[in-house]
Amino acid sequence: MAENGNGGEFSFGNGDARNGLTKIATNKKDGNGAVCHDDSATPVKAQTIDELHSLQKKRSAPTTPIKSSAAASPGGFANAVSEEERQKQQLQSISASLASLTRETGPKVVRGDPATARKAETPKVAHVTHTHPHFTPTIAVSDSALKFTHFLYNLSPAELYEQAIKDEKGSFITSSGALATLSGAKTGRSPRDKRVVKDDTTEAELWWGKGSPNIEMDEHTFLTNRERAVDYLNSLDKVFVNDQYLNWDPENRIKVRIVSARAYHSLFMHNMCIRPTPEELENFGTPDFTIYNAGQFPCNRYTHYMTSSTSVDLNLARREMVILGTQYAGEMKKGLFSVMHYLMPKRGILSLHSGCNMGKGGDVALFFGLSGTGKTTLSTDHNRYLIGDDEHCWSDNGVSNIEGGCYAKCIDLSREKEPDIWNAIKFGTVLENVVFEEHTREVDYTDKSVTENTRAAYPIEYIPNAKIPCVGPHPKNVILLACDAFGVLPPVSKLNLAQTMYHFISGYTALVAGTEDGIKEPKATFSACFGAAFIMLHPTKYAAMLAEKMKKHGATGWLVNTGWSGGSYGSGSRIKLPYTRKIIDAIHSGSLLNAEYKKTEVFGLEIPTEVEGVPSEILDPINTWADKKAYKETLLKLADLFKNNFETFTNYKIGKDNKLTEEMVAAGPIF
Ligand SMILES: Nc1ncnc2c1ncn2[C@@H]1O[C@H](COP(=O)(O)OP(=O)(O)O)[C@@H](O)[C@H]1O
Ligand SMILES: C=C(OP(=O)(O)O)C(=O)O
Ligand SMILES: [Ca+2]
Ligand SMILES: [Mn+2]
Repeated sequence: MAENGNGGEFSFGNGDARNGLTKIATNKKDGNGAVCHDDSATPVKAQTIDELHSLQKKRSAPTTPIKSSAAASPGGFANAVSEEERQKQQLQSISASLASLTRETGPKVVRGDPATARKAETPKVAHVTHTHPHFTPTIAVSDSALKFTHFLYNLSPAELYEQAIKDEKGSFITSSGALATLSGAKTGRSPRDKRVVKDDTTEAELWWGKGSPNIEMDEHTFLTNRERAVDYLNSLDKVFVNDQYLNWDPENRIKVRIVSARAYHSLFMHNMCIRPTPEELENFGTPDFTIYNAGQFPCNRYTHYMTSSTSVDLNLARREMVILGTQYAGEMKKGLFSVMHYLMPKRGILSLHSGCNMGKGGDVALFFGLSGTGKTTLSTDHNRYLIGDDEHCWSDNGVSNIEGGCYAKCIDLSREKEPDIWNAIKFGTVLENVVFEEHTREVDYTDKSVTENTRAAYPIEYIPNAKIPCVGPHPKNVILLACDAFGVLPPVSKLNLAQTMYHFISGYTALVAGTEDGIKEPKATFSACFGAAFIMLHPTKYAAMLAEKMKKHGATGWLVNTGWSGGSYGSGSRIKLPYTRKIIDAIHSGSLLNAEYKKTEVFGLEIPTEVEGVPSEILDPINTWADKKAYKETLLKLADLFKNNFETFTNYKIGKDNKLTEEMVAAGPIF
């Protein structure tokens, strides 16, 4: 024990402090300047603590000048409205979103946080009465009509952090400044719980039946779930409302509103959708599409069509989506993606489940692939401009990102291999379901305790070479990514158009654990258009559009295996990311287009004999397998899976005649 000469006790150095505090010398106001300099500031102009606090926050002025009358504006803004009128319209719009369809009156909606509402002020209240043709309200008054629901409108990331940390268990700030959150019991999407309203229009237009992601529900059941979600949201003290955009193509921009119960969901969508400027927000008006996210609340299993307590319901006629019983935030972004897969093809625009980037010379590449195949990882490339990581449109003007952010898998994330994603995990980023050290809040990206499907959602501008606005010219390369757990597909093959279509419609991968509920091990999957969970029309509709666009703009198709080499999952190992990056580099540079090729057995794929920076022996998978017989058997097994899967598509014709269909069937494995 250290001795300090005072019997082991601590003291203030001189004895007289033992019985009291040391004296602090204050300078007398009327003194003769005993201090050498004066660093005192003028005292705060506040009489009370509340006044002091009110000094801390300033309100920024409206970004566009308020025009009280059309005459007052020399520019002739005939429909300019006053700030007060705008606020009123906005309140009414949100009130209409939250109104019950059955009761004559719903709760009063009020802007702002109930916890900080100034009591003296009478809140501006909107109280919408709503009557729906299907229902005649029997009770005119209900307790819910007497209640206030506060809404927090397009809060900033800082405000959302505070809300999450205050109210949502499992919200923490990590050492790099990200907001760590928990998505609850569900840590992946629930495709079996997705329902789409079947009415006369959608019955005729959408893809139904075997292989389709669209499981039907009727309008009445949708309204039952909608009412359940709205009632739940209105039962809360406060809800979050986000008004944002989808699609960077200004001609095809969609206005979306997301009503949710959690700050986590609001921040996620803030990051993932396109963020309006303050000016755009002031003139937002009525949304084109609304999501009601009541994910903490289950659906009622006595409701028709419900097979679990989770339900994700899409009603295209009402332009609404309802989420019950899952808090996985990915449902919202992918739900809106489904909507785009319906709306865009109607306008002759192809919606794509792909990443997209552009070289310094303007060459654009698309990266198709199912979850976990590398769209986000490979489109985020330090040498190229990032247009987007997951959802795009290809129109006559070129490509555009649908989203305003990226959603990266973080399992085993490393600073060395993926520096841009690593650095994007900072203040503002939502980190889902990761594990961190209790004291330092240092994230352990290898930890799968909560789930394999750990995720980071960040605004696209967090990637240093993001291309803003996120649009580009027509693609030059179309890269199909497959994570082949069987380890028999070559690391890279050049495809002709028929092969590109064959593999696009097949949409093969080994689904990597976790993103879809209930999958724990990689397993071979076929998902049409590399995203069957999100398409709304028959796969051949999208395939025909892709073929037409690729032909017209002279794009080359490639199949890249980002999965196993040297054996199947369990005995081989995943192709090293640096090798895949070298292969992608050679595609971008054009050097692979002119390489020497040979054709593989069974799948008939053209494979290069050399790629710069990649050991040549791995380019033909047979070389990497010690057991050649096992290789051949596995190859035939996979070919058989492809063949069985494709049978349902052989009867559909692509485009005007049967030519491409015939070529396409012939482009599959032959054995
Ligand atoms: N050879 C490889 N190519 C691409 N990704 C790889 C490779 N090897 C490992 N990975 C990992 O696989 C995951 C791919 O996920 P991600 O890019 O988010 O897929 P997607 O965006 O298609 O869902 C990342 O965690 C990445 O680090
Ligand atoms: C968010 C998802 O997309 P991805 O894994 O393709 O990034 C998902 O499929 O749930
Ligand atoms: Ca995806
Ligand atoms: Mn992704």
